[in-house]
Amino acid sequence: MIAKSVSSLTAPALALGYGQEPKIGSVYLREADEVAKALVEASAVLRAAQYEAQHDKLTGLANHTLFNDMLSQQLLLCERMKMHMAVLFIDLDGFKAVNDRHGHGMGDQLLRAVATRLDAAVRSSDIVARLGGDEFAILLIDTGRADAHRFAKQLIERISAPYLLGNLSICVAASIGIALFPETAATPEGLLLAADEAMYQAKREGKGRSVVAQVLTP
Ligand SMILES: Nc1nc2c(ncn2[C@@H]2O[C@H](COP(=O)(O)OP(=O)(O)OP(=O)(O)O)[C@@H](O)[C@H]2O)c(=O)[nH]1
Repeated sequence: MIAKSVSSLTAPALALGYGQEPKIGSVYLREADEVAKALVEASAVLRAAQYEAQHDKLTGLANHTLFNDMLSQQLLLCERMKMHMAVLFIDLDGFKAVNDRHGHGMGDQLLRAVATRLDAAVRSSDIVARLGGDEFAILLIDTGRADAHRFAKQLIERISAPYLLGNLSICVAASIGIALFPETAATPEGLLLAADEAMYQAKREGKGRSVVAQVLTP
């Protein structure tokens, strides 16, 4: 009975080690039951830590780390399936003025509201991330140049519509850089860098617009 109870914890303990959820049935012994409960708790702690490491605390969106992982995965898939993909680098225009005029708390609320609009604008297969500060990124799967450009244009309009926060109506705009797979670059780093540079070009050209990146790789 004791041996059976203890050995029934082996599989759940291994599952925990592999990052899976431990499934624990009846263990028949009070001491073994305590260990089982500890394993379940450890699993929850591990999952929470994993979620925190991959998500932006303020908006709940994917963070830089998760976005890079997803970008690498999707790139391999698109390569195999001969599909196109677009990376959008989005930076808000005039966000600092919102912080300066209405305070950091209101700036945070605005970032959350922008995140909600971005999330609502994409398909469930696409990925939205906050890279940091007022920078966001979107990965559009199975999307070519014309569709990415149209999407970015609509997104700028959506972002620029006034936000009703408390009793204030706040406006902010956005500049977007677009990099395309496979035309612009064929690596995750190359795509993100090209989209970032295109975003800066959009800023230089007057903000509130999108620019498609030049081809970086021969
Ligand atoms: N409220 C809030 N502000 C943040 C956060 N992270 C960064 N910031 C602020 O966001 C601002 C971003 O700076 P910029 O991108 O230069 O501001 P901007 O006015 O949008 O400038 P342009 O991009 O040139 O239009 C800085 O003032 C940061 O202090 C955050 O989590 N919350």
